[in-house]
Amino acid sequence: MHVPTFAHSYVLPHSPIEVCQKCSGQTGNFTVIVSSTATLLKKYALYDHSWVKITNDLPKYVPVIRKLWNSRSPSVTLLAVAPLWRSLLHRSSSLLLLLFLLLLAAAAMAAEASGRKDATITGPAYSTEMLEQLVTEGNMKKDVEASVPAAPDSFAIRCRDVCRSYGKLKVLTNLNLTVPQGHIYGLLGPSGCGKTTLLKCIVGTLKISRGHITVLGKPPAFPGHEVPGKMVGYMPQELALYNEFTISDTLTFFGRIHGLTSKETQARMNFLIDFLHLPQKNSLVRNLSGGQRRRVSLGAALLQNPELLILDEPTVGVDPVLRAKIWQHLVEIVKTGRVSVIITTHYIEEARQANVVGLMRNGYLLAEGPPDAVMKQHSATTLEHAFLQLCESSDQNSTQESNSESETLEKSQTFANGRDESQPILAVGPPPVEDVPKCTADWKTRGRHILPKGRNIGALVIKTMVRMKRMPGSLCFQFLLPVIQISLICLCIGGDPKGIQVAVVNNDTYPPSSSFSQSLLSFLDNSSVIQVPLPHNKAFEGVHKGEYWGVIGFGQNFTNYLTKRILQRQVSKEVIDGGSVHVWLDLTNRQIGLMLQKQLHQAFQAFVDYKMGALAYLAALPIKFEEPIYGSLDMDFTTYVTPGAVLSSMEMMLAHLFSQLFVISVQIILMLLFILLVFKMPNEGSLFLVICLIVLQGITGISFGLVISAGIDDEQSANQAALGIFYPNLILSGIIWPVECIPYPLCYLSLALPQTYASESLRCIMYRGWGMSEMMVWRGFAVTLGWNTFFLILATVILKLRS
Ligand SMILES: Nc1ncnc2c1ncn2[C@@H]1O[C@H](COP(=O)(O)OP(=O)(O)OP(=O)(O)O)[C@@H](O)[C@H]1O
Repeated sequence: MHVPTFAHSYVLPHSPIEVCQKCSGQTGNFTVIVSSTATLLKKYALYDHSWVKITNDLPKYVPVIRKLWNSRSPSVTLLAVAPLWRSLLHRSSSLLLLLFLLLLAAAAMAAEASGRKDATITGPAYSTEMLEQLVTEGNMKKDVEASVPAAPDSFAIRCRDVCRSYGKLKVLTNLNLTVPQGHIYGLLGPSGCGKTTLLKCIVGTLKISRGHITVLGKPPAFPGHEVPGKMVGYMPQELALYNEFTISDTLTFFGRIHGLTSKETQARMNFLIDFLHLPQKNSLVRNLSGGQRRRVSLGAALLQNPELLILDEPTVGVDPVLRAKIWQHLVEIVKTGRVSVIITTHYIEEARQANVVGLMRNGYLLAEGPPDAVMKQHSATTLEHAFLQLCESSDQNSTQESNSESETLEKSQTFANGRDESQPILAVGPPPVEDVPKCTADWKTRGRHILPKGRNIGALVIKTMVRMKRMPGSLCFQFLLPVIQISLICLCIGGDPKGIQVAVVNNDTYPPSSSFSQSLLSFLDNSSVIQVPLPHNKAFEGVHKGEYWGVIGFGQNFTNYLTKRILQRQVSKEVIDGGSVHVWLDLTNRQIGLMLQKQLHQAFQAFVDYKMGALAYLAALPIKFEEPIYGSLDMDFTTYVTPGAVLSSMEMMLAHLFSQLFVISVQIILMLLFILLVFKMPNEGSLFLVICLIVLQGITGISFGLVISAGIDDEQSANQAALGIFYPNLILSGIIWPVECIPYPLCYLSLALPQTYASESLRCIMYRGWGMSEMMVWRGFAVTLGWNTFFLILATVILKLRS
């Protein structure tokens, strides 16, 4: 059988009939190429100036070709038919491209992973909560009026009756602590007694449930107060450094956050690298040892020469020589009287170098005073021994208290001698001040406090860029993931099923060469429908066994009766029935069933066109689908699903990336290039509106990610929650299947989701060419903006409640 090649293409003025006659009976895919003016092509719902349609169903395009032909337009220049390989080439080029992208992303990830082989994974950067605190300068606590003591200058930190719980677990109980100005305060206590919790409350990243704290004259996170901020250097216990940063990047980042000039940062960096025995400043954090990382973290706390140093176990994993050096440094810096230090350590004896020690247990202070005085009080030769005695007497008292049934719970927390446990045995510094004046901030200070600082935003953007540069694999993956998703959707979803086996029972007695049944069957798309000629019984048996998707049956007199139906004005019911094609389908798979019905209708239409030529209208159905007002008759499922899928993949991708507008931009550009140029999705409307809506939806994803990360600490649970919400959202948003099919009352839930109106709006812009004056368009924008605001507020509220 002769399959036409491009060299044997059929160029107008061959009539379409002639072309179809030549092609009829030939198998394989064809490419139809029609070139015409844009207006003419648009009239026939063809979008490009030089229109290329890959089809295995050439007769389907006969009406279009005929109309072009009949228009006698001189601009209709070419109609060509090319064989299968061309269409395969087109489709496989998309596949190859996709494969290439996947390989590229995988290779980049692999390269990055191998580079990271030896690295241990540390937490997610500079204590997230601390960083947020730095950026917003204490947005968590906006008590505009707070109690502060009368003489704030004489002490650096003062805690009075501080309580803090995690749910039902009471961690700090009526705790009183005073760090005198220009002193080192060693906070000692067993693991889990609440030291870190107390330090977090002091620095302002945790809110206290009761009592009050004063740090450098004002409550932490008070508007305009640089705690947390430049005034305080905090080294958290759980090291929070970016693995992808070098030592230099890390210190530069904190220098920017604290507003140091690059010269100042450089000078401090050189000193700290030397002082803390750090390796080369261009060493990556991920390649440092645990001890080295602790020292980098300590360096970051010391960087801006803060007035208050809050160090949570800075000497863990540090060799004795360096430990001594660190203590010596601390002793020296407090000598000026300007700097105060609060330090926790498990090495109790090293705390003898502190000016004051606080011995903490079960959330309150057992004792507070100069180390020598504490030891003297308990006739102990070491601080550790003194601490041991204090613990023992505290335990004895607790036992006595619990044995006494008449004591209330509150009283059970007091020593036998009647002393309140929350009051330290020894006290230093000023006596407790009960009279606490109000501390206020004017509206300007409050405004400045609420607004994020440009300097901090700049530092965070640079940080993001540096991290991206150091993680080319995941950056590449981020860029490509939406493209890969959209490509997979375009390639794998919405296409017609191929190779569907159908049994054909042809009892037509006419010779095959001239029978109508054979001619009609020849118009069936051979790549989608594989015809298996069978006798009646075997055909139905095959369908029952699941071998075939249906039976196409022709009666004995099919050609005769159909001819009568065409030629005679009045025919009997028997003629109508005998001249009909009978089809029994297995409709268990709706898509396959619908495709078979569509193929049969198209084959019949092509057959009528072929047999009756200009008189084909006589055999047309009394229902006529005109040229669509929007979209095209040819619009497939992929075209429907793409706008929603664009939003959805964006949402999934950008869930946790707040500061990655650059990534969003690249993703959008790549995705639009793919959907418009590679997959040729039509866009009738404004590209600007399309981009705006996708960006806004990206921000919805970001803010939704913020809600999840604000509510869930554990990364795995957060991912599970995101996935758990993603799929119901995908199903209910009308992205895959129209909202109109969703039953009551789920349809109302669907309308309330962030993507339902947005994807409808995107479809209206892209396929109907509508603008913002249309309600269906602006509604998508309005709903998206509403959701963005809601998510951002919700994330803030959750953070506040959890702090
Ligand atoms: N985010 C949290 N949620 C619930 N409980 C917490 C949380 N953080 C700490 N805790 C609990 O609070 C108590 C005090 O913890 P904290 O980290 O303050 O102790 P610590 O004295 O610093 O201990 P260590 O010396 O081992 O670091 C512990 O029982 C701990 O399990």
